[in-house]
Amino acid sequence: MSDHRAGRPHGSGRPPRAAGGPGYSRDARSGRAPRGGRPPSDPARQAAYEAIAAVHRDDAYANLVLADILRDMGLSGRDAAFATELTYGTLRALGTLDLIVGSAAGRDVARIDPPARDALRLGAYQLLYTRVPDHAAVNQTVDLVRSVVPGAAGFANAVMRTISETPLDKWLERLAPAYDADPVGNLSVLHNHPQWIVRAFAEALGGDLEETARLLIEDNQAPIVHLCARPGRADAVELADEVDGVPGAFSPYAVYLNGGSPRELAAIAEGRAHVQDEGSQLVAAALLAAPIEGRDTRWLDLCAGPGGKAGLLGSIAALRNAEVTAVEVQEHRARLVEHATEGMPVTVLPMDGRSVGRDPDLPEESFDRVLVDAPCTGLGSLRRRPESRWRRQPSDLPALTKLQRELLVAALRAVRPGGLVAYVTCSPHMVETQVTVTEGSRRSGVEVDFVDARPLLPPGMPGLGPGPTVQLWPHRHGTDAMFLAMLRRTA
Ligand SMILES: C[S@@+](CC[C@H](N)C(=O)[O-])C[C@H]1O[C@@H](n2cnc3c(N)ncnc32)[C@H](O)[C@@H]1O
Repeated sequence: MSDHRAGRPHGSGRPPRAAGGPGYSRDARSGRAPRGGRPPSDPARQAAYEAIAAVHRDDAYANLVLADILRDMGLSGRDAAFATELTYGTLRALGTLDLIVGSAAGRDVARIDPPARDALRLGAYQLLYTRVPDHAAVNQTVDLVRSVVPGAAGFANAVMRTISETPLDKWLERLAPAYDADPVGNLSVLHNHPQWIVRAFAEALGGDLEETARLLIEDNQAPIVHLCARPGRADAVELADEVDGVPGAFSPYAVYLNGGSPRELAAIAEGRAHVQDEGSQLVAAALLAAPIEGRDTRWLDLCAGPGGKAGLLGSIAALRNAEVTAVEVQEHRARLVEHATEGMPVTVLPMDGRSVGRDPDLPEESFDRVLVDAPCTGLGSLRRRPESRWRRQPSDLPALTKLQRELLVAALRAVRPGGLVAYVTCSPHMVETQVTVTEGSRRSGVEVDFVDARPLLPPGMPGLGPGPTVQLWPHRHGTDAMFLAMLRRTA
């Protein structure tokens, strides 16, 4: 079974299936059959409830746990789509839903029994953010609560009825601080992002709160799936025809899918393409677009798992007679890189990227181009991970930025004089981007120059800012918020 839990590589963490019964015959808290007599809500809602409960109870990743639940319950088509919308929508809107549920319950949500709390969040989402009729949202939620916390059915009924008496805009008016008095607090409630993230985005956008609001709105949309047509194996225009998609706006390798599951595509099964955000394609290709003097055959990907960028670098390496060394510290992710780069001139090293100079496979001053796609908060890809905005905390930053600096220092040691390092994050947080690059290069003791990254992206790309670094944005470019700094080692 696949791994659903954040930071825990093995085991699903979900309660075991009750023998012989359908998916909704379980108690979501204990794994036992429901204590109430009536069958709980319909399968799509039950699947959504179980996914939401697993995310909060077990630190599960919503996309992984939901896929397993849908498969276990045999849900597909409209039921699966509804369950997905309910799960992702509820998890995304969690902070605002909690304010509303708490207000309607007359107590902080922290004081509501967790299974009932998750059911009420799901119910409130249906009432306020979907076209589900009120009576259906109320009845189904009460049934669901009765099945997991039988004594709380009356309470759930009262809370749901109170929520249903007021439309969303009035709830927001009542609960959000006034924009003039507290713009960050207001945007946080209106657009379902924690305040510290709103603040970080606003800072990266130069304090422009109107643009920040546009970003927050975009972050709440489900992103379309992007494919990367692997150079030498596929052509983006032909691939777009084949999969009934559209060639990307910027990356020469990108294809936008019009829906459907990428897993079923022959191009993916045959290794001609992989799923990859267009922004990720652009920053990886930028590393290879920068001119370099002398040898240009030894490339290093220092943080390679699960292998999206290594797959693109490896395809281009095959065309340019270069070789890629791909480093990944987590064994199971290193195996994913091996799979993603099959048949390419890529050597995967399951080791710590900070061992440059201490391991014979990673000698100093030996690579021509180095990519550091650093582990980060992932604040630039919140569209894809609905739960992550509420799970991430500012206290995650110190450990991550320390690791980012150390990996950047390792990259600067690994690159030869005249060679290039691309420092990349899928976060626009200034502490992970500008501060890490400035501090990391200063502490490395290696002499470097910033290379203007803007000309390394396709001509005509709008909104790239004043340089030399580049910050991509969902609301400007339709990509994840990828950051790119290009550094050339001078001595
Ligand atoms: C942002 S992800 C890289 C994504 C990847 N480049 C891609 O395009 O698929 C960062 C990766 O760095 C790995 N990592 C974390 N610490 C590391 C270290 N000290 N050395 C090497 N890899 C590390 C993480 O396990 C994670 O797989």
